[in-house]
Amino acid sequence: MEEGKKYSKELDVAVRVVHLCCSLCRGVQENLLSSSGDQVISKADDSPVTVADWSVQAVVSWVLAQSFGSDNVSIVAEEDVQTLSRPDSVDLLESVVATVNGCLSEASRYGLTSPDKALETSQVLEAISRCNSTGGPKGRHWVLDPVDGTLGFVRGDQYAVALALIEDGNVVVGVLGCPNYPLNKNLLNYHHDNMSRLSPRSSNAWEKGCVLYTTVGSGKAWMQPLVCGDRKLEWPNSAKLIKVSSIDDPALATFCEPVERANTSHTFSAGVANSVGLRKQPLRVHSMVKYAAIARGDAEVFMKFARVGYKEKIWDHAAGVLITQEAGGVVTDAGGRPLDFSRGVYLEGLDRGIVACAGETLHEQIIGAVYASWDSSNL
Ligand SMILES: Nc1ncnc2c1ncn2[C@@H]1O[C@H](COP(=O)(O)OS(=O)(=O)O)[C@@H](OP(=O)(O)O)[C@H]1O
Ligand SMILES: [Mg+2]
Ligand SMILES: [Mg+2]
Ligand SMILES: [Mg+2]
Repeated sequence: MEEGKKYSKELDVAVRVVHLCCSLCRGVQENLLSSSGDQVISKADDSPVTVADWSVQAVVSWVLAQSFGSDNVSIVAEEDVQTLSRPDSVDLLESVVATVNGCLSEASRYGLTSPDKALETSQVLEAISRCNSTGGPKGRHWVLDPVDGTLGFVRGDQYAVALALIEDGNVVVGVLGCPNYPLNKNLLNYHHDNMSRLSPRSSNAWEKGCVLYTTVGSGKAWMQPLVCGDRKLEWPNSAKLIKVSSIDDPALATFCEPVERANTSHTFSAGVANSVGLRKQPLRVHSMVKYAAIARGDAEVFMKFARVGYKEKIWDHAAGVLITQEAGGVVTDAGGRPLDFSRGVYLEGLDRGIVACAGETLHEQIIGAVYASWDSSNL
């Protein structure tokens, strides 16, 4: 069977549920930005989590179980129910349940089925905690980052909903929802606050949001505008092919990296950039939107070098990597080897960092520069 056809049902459901969840996130983000309440919760590692992270996880889990049967679905995802189940989290849990039910009641607009009646709290908790698979080298595992770049999300900035399917250790389907990706790529590095100063909400500058998707071996990646308001998802009619940039001259290339110093070494990346002749200011963007920028041809290089001891998780990369590769890009670790999605929750064996490029030429130069400058760095 042709690869693309092989995963057609999985892709269909994944694209629909990501659209649905992008709409959920938009609602929660608007609410978050317009209220001053303490709606951002800190996890044990001090990273933020919100009603949107848990709600998206519940919705995706519920829809996948409905579509493929709960016994057949293995999901590896970021969130668990520990915080939500605490006695002092009653209000939080209530808002998750309300958000999930509000979202699922809209499912038919996306060609999905709503539950017969609103889900009970216990069903929502069950849907979230069912996503506790640890993946591995055999069989099919869905991989979900319900909100990637939660920090960007709470800042009113870039974030992504990322869903992928791994089969026998390889990523075979990738779907990336980017609700704040601006139509005008020059606005990618504008923070929300600047954006509202820049133009009135009604102008074109505010047009934003897309869902990117692909299947392995197709050699094609697609983009759809986000469905919002009362519109219905017309799929696949409204999709456009995307392709990486053809720029291979570092002097003309743009590189992107995480916003926070805690997540990558800006200094090391700046050294690499300088030694290959990248001249432009780095584009610092939250979330897997960085992969989207490479896949859409809006930037040419993405580098991330986390601190020693940090282990990258598969849900932070799976969807973005496949979409970038099928759009014509190259993604490896800093040693030039492919990322290994077959070894559980973490990208085990990752050599130092991640390098994603629009093409081979840039990629070889970056890998060479990492090799040359690593020993003199303090990483
Ligand atoms: N210490 C450390 N080092 C490296 N990476 C880390 C670290 N801690 C967390 N994470 C993961 O980074 C994800 C967010 O990545 P971003 O590229 O969006 O970072 S940034 O906000 O732009 O700085 C973030 O994903 P989300 O939790 O989904 O937002 C984390 O999985
Ligand atoms: Mg993430
Ligand atoms: Mg996340
Ligand atoms: Mg997180």
